[in-house]
Amino acid sequence: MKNTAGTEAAKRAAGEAAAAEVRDGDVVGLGTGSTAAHAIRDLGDRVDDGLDVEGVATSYQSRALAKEVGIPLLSLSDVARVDLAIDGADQVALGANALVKGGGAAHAREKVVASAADRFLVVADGSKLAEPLDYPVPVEVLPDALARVERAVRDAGGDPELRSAERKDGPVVTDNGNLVLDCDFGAVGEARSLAGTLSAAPGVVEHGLFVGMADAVFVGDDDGDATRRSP
Ligand SMILES: O=C[C@H](O)[C@H](O)[C@H](O)COP(=O)(O)O
Repeated sequence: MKNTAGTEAAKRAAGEAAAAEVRDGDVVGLGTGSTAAHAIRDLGDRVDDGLDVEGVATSYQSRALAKEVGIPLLSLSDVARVDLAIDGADQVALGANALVKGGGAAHAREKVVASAADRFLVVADGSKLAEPLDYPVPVEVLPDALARVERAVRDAGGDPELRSAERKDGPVVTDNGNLVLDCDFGAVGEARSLAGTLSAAPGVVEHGLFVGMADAVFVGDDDGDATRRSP
């Protein structure tokens, strides 16, 4: 379930401010979504001007965009470490350094890349800030474990809803061939604890709570300015 509230000006400001942190020789994690796309396009422009970087894509979408704008790519399966990763979020709680991600169902690979990054830079428009988090948490699920994981989510106090595809009958199938449950927990007071509970449920491939991972959050506004915030 996508959080689509922010304006393009705010997203662009955040994406480009984070992209400005990339230096010659860096290996860069390329996030997914409309905000990270601004960072990828900006990096593409700088590659045209001679910047020497390699990208690691977090989804089909970010790989396609990186190829389109000329960023050389490494395969995620070959990469254990990246210098920095730039990615969006559906909601950000700065005080708890907690994010909800996965509105585009890319959070499993995004978490692998963010965890491999020396610095994880989050890009978001101001509408994404919330204390506490209350956005439904995407949970990627092995198809055969769907009923079991739905029960685990309910036991944890959540209300799971199988994500439906648009322009296709039936559910969303992730880039990894799995299903997604959007799980409404209401206000999430203890994001770290909920993250642990979800991770421990057999059949959960990955969930969209990113706790304690962000090193900086670039928040864009409608005037086209961005502020660097420390979570
Ligand atoms: O699965 C998708 C990702 O986690 C995105 O980074 C997240 O949904 C934010 O996307 P957007 O910048 O388009 O709001």
